[in-house]
Amino acid sequence: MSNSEYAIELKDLRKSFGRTEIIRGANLAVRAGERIAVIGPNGAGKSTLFNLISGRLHPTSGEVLLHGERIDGLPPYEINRKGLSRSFQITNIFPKLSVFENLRCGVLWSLGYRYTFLRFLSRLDDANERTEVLLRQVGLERKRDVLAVNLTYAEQRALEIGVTIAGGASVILLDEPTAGMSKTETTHFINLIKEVTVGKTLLTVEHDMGVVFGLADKIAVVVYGEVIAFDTPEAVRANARVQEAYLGSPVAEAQGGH
Ligand SMILES: Nc1ncnc2c1ncn2[C@@H]1O[C@H](COP(=O)(O)OP(=O)(O)OP(=O)(O)O)[C@@H](O)[C@H]1O
Repeated sequence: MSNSEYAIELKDLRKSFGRTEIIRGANLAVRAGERIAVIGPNGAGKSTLFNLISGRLHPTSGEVLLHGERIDGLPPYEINRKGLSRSFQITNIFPKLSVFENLRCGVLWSLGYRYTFLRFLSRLDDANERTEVLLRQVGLERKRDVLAVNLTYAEQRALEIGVTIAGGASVILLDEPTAGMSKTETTHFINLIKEVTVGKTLLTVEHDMGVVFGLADKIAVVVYGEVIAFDTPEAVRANARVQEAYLGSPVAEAQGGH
């Protein structure tokens, strides 16, 4: 890892599908430890940006840097090993494994690549301890031996966050972490995310403005494949370009609210 002050940097990032340019020169510099929400109208390119950062897609041109090191062009598992973890929603949970086993898999995956097999074996106790800590962090101690498939939706999302942070990544990407949750569950979940990402860099794609303003230190507004604003929630609300892009939309409505 370099000593760059930025956890994530996007430099003139571009991505075309066929002849259509979807990401059109996106620039962003996220400092280590910041919590960022990426917002923007439907089809603006938010998911594509996340796919470019996590290695699922490779850019047509431009650069993605993780702690100052270029990662564009690398496959997702290598980017993961360099300390960036992305939630893939329910799909990264094994339904027929218990909560404890799911979390332990996440922990073992990170140990597996850092240690030789013999050292790995000697680390199994560490893995169990780390898994116990994770169980408490995501509030699932009482569900420890329940199969993931039998959890409630909100509990599955909590487990998903646990698996995402299990490897100790310093940069966490979450795609609409509270989608489908009730208001009470959402409030609880925002607090959970805040707690488990203390000291980490967090990027979320989010549509729910309550979540955005509850969670983010800064907001990146993506419109038409570009980051048109990147600032504190207050400054973004007051930004004329953002208001124009969002006229009559949740950002405008959220001005009086959250
Ligand atoms: N693999 C692909 N091939 C072709 N077009 C794609 C592909 N992935 C995304 N697109 C197009 O890129 C544009 C941006 O999509 P993207 O999913 O990144 O937007 P978004 O901001 O995440 O939207 P939403 O808020 O609706 O999820 C859309 O027009 C979409 O149809």
